[in-house]
Amino acid sequence: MSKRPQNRPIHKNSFWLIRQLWADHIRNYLWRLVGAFILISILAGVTGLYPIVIKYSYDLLAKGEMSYLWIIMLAMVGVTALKGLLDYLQAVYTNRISITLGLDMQKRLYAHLMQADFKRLSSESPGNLVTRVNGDLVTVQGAIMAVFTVAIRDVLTVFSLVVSMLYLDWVMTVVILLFYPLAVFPIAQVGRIVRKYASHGWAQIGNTTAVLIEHLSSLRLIKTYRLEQYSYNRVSDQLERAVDFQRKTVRVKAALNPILEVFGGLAVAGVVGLAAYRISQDSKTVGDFTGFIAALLMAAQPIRSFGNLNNRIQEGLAAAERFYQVLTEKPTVVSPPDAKPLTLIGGGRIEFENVSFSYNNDGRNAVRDFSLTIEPNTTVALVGKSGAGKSTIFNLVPRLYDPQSGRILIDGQDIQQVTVASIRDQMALVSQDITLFDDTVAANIALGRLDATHEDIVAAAKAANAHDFIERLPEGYDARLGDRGMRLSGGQRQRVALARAILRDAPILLLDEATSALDAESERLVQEALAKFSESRTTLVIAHRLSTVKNADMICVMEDGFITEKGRHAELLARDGAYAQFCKSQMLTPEDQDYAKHIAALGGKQARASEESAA
Ligand SMILES: Nc1ncnc2c1ncn2[C@@H]1O[C@H](COP(=O)(O)OP(=O)(O)OP(=O)(O)O)[C@@H](O)[C@H]1O
Repeated sequence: MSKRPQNRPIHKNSFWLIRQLWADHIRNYLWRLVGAFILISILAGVTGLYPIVIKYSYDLLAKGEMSYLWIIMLAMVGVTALKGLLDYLQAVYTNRISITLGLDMQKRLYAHLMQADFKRLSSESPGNLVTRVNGDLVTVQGAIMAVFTVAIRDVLTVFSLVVSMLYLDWVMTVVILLFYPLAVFPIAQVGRIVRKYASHGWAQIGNTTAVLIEHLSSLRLIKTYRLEQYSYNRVSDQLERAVDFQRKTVRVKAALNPILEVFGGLAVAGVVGLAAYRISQDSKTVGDFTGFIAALLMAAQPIRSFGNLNNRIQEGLAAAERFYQVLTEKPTVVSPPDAKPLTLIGGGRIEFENVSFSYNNDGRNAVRDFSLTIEPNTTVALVGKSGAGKSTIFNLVPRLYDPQSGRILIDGQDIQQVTVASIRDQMALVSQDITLFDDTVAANIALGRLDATHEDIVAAAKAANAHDFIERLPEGYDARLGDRGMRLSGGQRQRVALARAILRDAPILLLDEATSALDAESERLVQEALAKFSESRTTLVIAHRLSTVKNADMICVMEDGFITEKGRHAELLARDGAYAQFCKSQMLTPEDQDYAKHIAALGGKQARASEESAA
């Protein structure tokens, strides 16, 4: 029995997310962070010196002591140059930390996705997954960077400026400090709204990416069916929806700056009034006032970005929540603890024992009470109408899914009791929808066995009748295949896929025959290579060709997830049941159609006689 999925979406609070990010990722950079902190502290300290230098310059100038002018000018240049250098160093250093940290998170997420259940992965579109790995994590990285540059640098800068202000005029400083915290309320409110929109926004960007990938990889259909306008409408609709969230976020975010600006204006106006009074009382100099105003103006920018920091953090937290949603999902198709690897003691006998499986666990079984034994080194052909459950059987053997009831055994070992890797190592799959990567021919074949030598690859290509056409490609085995193997013909793609399976040299072959007919020569080459290859293997084939079923050791007719008939071709034809019907209606390649007509003309009994005499 398969375990129930334990994947529930998480909605974690900010504290949980920050603590988790710290423990999982940020802490690994502790010493580098300390280095960044030291740099930033020096920078903030130097910034705080600036208003003091201004104060003394004004005081000296007010007293008319021009002989010190050059010292003042030198001090100014010195402070700004030092500030510039420190600014540069901390920017490079902190960016490096946040970029590397973002990279760690991207790798971790991708590695986790690679271990996730096939069911989980296929439940989300590739576009959404791309957004999770690329978009979300770039936002988290941006938020972490903002924490460095704003939360740490700007807070320290404001702190150091406040110290200067206290030195220059502590009364005015206290007034300002009492007034400014009022700005926290709009900041917090805006932050909450931004987080909500950011979370919806990222989900929508995922959908947009999904639609873009879908349409841009279907250009052949779009062009030939002249679906350009349809495609444009679908894509622009998705883009509009994504932008809608951006618009809402921008509207809320934009309100913050004017609010903070007004607070700043009120502060400066208050300071000017108070300073005028205190200068008139002779308790403060013009230098104090000028230095104070300079400090206040210098603090305005960091304080403003401090307000926006909350928005950046909320966006980052929304993305971090999506990150941890994936990371907290546990795969259910796993090797049990202490599982041993599968040992092929019997040559690869596959047994299905009363297997039932439903994709959505909703009682609608794609496979029902399915029992079948495939003897080692024999070929069993699965036939049946579309939706009968043939591909589902293929999904169950390598444990892409686990059945809800029943067992599958290989050489007497329950596949749920041995390691998942050892089951998959014993299998090669040739599916109808051939997967080729935009890499060289050799690299695509080598996916069958990653440590294969060039000689192994060539031998596999020869066995798949692919060597000759590969040699004729301009760069031979080093020729790149283009996106999804676009540079090859259908028959060539099939032979490259077959070479990959041959290279794997696994004792069990799962073969989903192509339904589309190839040209006669390609068909012959593929069939010939397959026949040779499957001779000494346990082969389960979803058959679409009469030649395949005729040569199979057993044919298994499926309907609605059940086996309705089992036997050899001649036997089943003679029975004149579901299989005979199927042969009449379903064998659709030109060769097969003739044969089907022949069968129809003969009728079941005559067919049996003819088959028996042929046998
Ligand atoms: N990923 C899935 N999620 C939900 N239901 C599915 C999924 N894949 C297949 N099904 C359903 O399971 C049933 C069996 O499908 P399956 O793909 O095994 O049929 P098949 O015999 O291989 O058909 P075909 O010859 O058309 O490929 C069908 O009713 C199908 O709708």
